Amino acid sequence: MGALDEGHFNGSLENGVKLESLKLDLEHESETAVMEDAVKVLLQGLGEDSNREGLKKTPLRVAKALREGTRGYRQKVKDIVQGALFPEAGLYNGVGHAGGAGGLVVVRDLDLFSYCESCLLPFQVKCHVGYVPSGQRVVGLSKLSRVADVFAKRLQDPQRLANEVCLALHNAIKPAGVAVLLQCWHIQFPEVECSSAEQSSHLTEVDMPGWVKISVTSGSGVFENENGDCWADFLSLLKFRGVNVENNSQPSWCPSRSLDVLACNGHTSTRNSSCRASTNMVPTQPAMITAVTTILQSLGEDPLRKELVGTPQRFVHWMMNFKRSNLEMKPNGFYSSRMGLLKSSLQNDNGNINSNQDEIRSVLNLPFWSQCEHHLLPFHGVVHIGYFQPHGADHVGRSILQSITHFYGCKLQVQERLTRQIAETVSSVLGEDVMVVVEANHICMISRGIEKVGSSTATIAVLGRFSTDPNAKAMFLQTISNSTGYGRT
Ligand SMILES: Nc1nc2c(ncn2[C@@H]2O[C@H](COP(=O)(O)OP(=O)(O)OP(=O)(O)O)[C@@H](O)[C@H]2O)c(=O)[nH]1
Ligand SMILES: [Zn+2]
Repeated sequence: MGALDEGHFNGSLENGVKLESLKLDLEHESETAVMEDAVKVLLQGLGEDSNREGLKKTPLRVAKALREGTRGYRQKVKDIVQGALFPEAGLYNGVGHAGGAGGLVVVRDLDLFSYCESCLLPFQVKCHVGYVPSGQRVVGLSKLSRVADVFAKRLQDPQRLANEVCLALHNAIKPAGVAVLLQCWHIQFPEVECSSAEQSSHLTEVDMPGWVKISVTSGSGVFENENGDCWADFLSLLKFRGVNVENNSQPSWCPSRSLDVLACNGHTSTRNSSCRASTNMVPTQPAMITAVTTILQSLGEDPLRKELVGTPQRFVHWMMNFKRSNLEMKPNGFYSSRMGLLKSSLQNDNGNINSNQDEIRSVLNLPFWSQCEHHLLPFHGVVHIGYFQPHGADHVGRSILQSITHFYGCKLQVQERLTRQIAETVSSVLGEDVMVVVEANHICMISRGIEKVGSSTATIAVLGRFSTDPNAKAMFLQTISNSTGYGRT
């Protein structure tokens, strides 16, 4: 935490504004400035120019996003719950879970986002909270979510998050018991084998990072015994709304932790990462690691806390996936020689690329991950590529188009630029008639800011005949909706 000098004040200004809040603002500003400098070091480590358009405000945005994402350290549960405990007569005959209290209350499907303490990436949480009122009073329903958010907005591990929410609610409401079930989704690391935790890949491609999903639970009072009938009631009220209640918690769920094992064994990652120039663990930059350590301190955390000791290395490891590189530098396992393959596969017998009998080809659902340059937060989704295939020529290999997609995904990006770059590169070898559609979820729009869980963004780039022939464009868009099942006419 940035320290203020001795001169900070306890008095009050003539206009009654407590200087205390001035002190906090000054502290906030100094912490933000320190984090901004640290982010600049990270950008330089990626070979980026932090003064270029698009990155100029990134250090400040990232600092604000991290402070916002860990606001829970600065919030108090009692401020949230006090004043929201309402008297409510329980069951008249004094029977039921807690003798005379009301029955079980469950609030389901609370969408939260937390920061993984092992790798500093946001992870998604569906939180379900139950409690049995006692003492003839109930708590305001929204407070269950607000209290859960206090602990989510910290650097967390799912099991500790569940335990802290459960304990905080128990202490604040003093019910007969509290039950918490969290379903958590963590971004998979490109070069990590699928961990034993349940894989729920939101993407179709096997060799692309999906999501690691785990479920954890915590119970207090009448919910302490997870075989008891109170817990059974809680799970029933979740199951009949389709909540998957199996508990598959893992001792270390963060995929980046398996990289520690790989690094310790000194061998390369078992998965040829498509987002990395080589399959070796990219040597992490000491200055970048120090910068992340500084960020942890500015957030009020202790980098020496055992769960955080490897976090700076893991975060830098993730960031190195998005190191600046050019196509000619043979990065990301993509070799320009493959471009030659692409060209030859398209030549028909008289050697030209386009002839008027050609037909529209679609390569759909190429998964990608990228990093928004405005917030240094991931965005991910799928790319659809349409092109005109000369009559009699071979199909273009999906893997080549996947390599191009990976290459441009593994950059600090905005989605419009990603779409254009893929279109331009593909058209440079497939001929100018190319159309690209990118569909993506932006973590910066679901985990912070507008916090719109479920929102997604689609962008289109059309070149050549796709821009002049509306039928060609419509045909390609129809193949996408046929493949997704939506918009079937
Ligand atoms: N066009 C475009 N915008 C993006 C992309 N990724 C993030 N953004 C936007 O970048 C903008 C940055 O706006 P700023 O106002 O500078 O930053 P901010 O205050 O963090 O913005 P909010 O996310 O609205 O809180 C936001 O509107 C983001 O949604 C992208 O791929 N394309
Ligand atoms: Zn993690």
